[in-house]
Amino acid sequence: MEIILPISTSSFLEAFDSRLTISLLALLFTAVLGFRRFTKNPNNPLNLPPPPGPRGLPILGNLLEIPSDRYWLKFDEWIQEYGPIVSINLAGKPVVLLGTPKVAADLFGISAIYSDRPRWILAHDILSKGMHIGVMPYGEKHRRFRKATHAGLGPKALSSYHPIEEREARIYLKEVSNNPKDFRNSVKRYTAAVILATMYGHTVTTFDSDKYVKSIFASAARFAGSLAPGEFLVDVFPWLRYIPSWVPGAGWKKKAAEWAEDDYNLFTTMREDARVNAAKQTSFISQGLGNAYGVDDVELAYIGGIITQTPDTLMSVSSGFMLAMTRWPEIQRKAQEEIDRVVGRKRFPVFQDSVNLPYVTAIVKETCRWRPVAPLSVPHASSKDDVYMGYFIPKGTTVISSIWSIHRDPETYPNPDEFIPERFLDENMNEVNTKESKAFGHHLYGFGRRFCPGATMADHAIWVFAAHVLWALNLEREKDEFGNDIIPDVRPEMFTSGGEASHPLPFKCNITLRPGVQEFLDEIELPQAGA
Ligand code: HEM
Repeated sequence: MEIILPISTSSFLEAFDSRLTISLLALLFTAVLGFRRFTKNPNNPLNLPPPPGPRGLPILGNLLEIPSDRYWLKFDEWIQEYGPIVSINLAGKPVVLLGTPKVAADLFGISAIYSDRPRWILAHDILSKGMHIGVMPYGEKHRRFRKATHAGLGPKALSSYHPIEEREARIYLKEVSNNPKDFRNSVKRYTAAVILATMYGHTVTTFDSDKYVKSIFASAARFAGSLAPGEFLVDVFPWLRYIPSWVPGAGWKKKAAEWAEDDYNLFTTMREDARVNAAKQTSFISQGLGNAYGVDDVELAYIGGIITQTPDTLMSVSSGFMLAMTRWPEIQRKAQEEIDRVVGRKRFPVFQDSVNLPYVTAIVKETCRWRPVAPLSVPHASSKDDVYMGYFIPKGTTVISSIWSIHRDPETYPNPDEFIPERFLDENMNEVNTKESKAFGHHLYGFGRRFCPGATMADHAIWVFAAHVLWALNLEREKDEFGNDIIPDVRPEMFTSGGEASHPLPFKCNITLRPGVQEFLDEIELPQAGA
């Protein structure tokens, strides 16, 4: 699913400037109430302190200290300064940051207290008509939606998706060999094609010509944007939703209604396509029609539609992998040697090879850890007052697992800026995982009862992509005018920040085919429109 960005200070302030004085009063009111929740709470008779954190201003709290770009880096600074659990105050909203695998697993993994979500009026109530599983409150409806989602993501379903992932990875190779400079759009096509084929039985043509690909990326971007409360004041002052759209400043209502309608039309049209496609290829959605998963057909359309918002995250991990392989050619060579030894040069790799390719698997894990595409995951919210490590955390607190910091915890992941697949392997090439992350080895897919239900599918799709790239392509650095390698810049600043999943900014990469690959690609037919 899309990655949630909790605040955007600059846009918050721009929007704020343009509003009426009443906004200021409401902010003051919210701030006072919110702050009281942290300090004077009758359920906190011992007057336990909140977790430590930066002091902030009287009303705005720490809001102005948060940069509009890559604010996970600021959160990380606070975690380094105050410890693994930090509290901040965003204009009266209590927010807790979790900075190590242990505290995140302790809070999110054990009880259900932290399984709720903050209230997103625009994203939840308006845009997705209360049917976005990723932002809905924890409760009966969420459980029903989650059960339905799992129906399409169990082991049997996942193994039926492997041939689709393999087919699409080979189409990616063919596309890239025809047009290496456009490798980024080809990665997008790969991820969208996997999701649309498995979820709807829809075969994607090209990135530019397919009838759905651009729409699903656009829908995902709109949804992610709607989650930044600074963009839409209604999430700060819920009563604004009752202001008629003709009132100056309430134009967002019309826009939001149009977006909601566009999503409804897109999701129901794709669902109907799945019904038709089922004659040739059954899919997760076609099998769930008629209440087969315990959700009605409109709910099913939303479950499918929300899953189609995930190619952005898959694309981001896959692009990060391409960047890392270009930056560290010696790691690329080592993985190619493993693949050539195990798979050979007479066939493409398949997912079943993964058990015999531990180094490739370790590269996928390290890609997810090194530059997490969801640096702040998706915020959780507490549904009860709680005490942890002697700190009081009131009900309704937004709790953010700072994956950026968690993936840099020096005890678990030493030298975090280095790309070291070996950290997930012992000397016999057996997998080494951490107590908290189990088989994944990292925390990109979240924690506890809101853990990403698509994690294994995503992991397999990325693995298949990586194995095909390593088997078929050489990713080389471009040369400067003097013939020297241009070493890709991989600092955190070279990754996007904003509503979308964080991925590398455009980088130079010279893609060539490895020996003997062309004849395999000659056999592959690119899908045609209407196929
Ligand atoms: C690299 C790809 C992906 C990443 C990085 C990712 C990451 C995440 C994260 C961080 C969460 C929130 C976890 C939490 O709150 O603790 C989440 C939730 C979710 N993800 Fe993914 N995801 C990916 C792919 C997928 C795929 C392929 C699917 C479906 C096939 C999927 C379906 C969902 C759903 C339905 C939720 C909402 C769960 C809930 O709130 O109960 N995701 N994902």
